[in-house]
Amino acid sequence: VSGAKKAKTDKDDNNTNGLATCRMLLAELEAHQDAWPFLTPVNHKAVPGYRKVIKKPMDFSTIREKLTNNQYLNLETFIVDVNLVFENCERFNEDDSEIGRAGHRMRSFFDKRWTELLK
Ligand SMILES: Cn1cc(C(=O)NCCN2CCCC2)ccc1=O
Repeated sequence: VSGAKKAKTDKDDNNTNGLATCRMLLAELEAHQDAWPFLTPVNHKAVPGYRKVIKKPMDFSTIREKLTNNQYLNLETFIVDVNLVFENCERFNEDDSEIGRAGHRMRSFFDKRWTELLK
């Protein structure tokens, strides 16, 4: 009957909420050669000023944890956290620095990949 909600099962293989796409994208981010600054949370004890400047820290291992704990509703909420990694990086690092450049390279890689997958 029209309007009846389709029960969500894990057989729901048309990837409706994009979680298979999140898993694929995160695996590619983690495997990227320029991912090294983003693989684990920034150690604010070792990085002066980080805790004060960056209000919402985020990194790939935290995203992995949230994905594992089913904390992402859909691809959109996942993309918000990935973009937070890159926004934090741009805020804290000079564009002309090792980490700043790595962040720009990772952001353009991610933008390219998810737009390819969503087309
Ligand atoms: C994203 N980001 C990362 C850092 C950082 O120092 N990461 C540690 C990188 N090391 C690699 C091998 C062990 C740890 C500093 C500022 C920043 O914005």
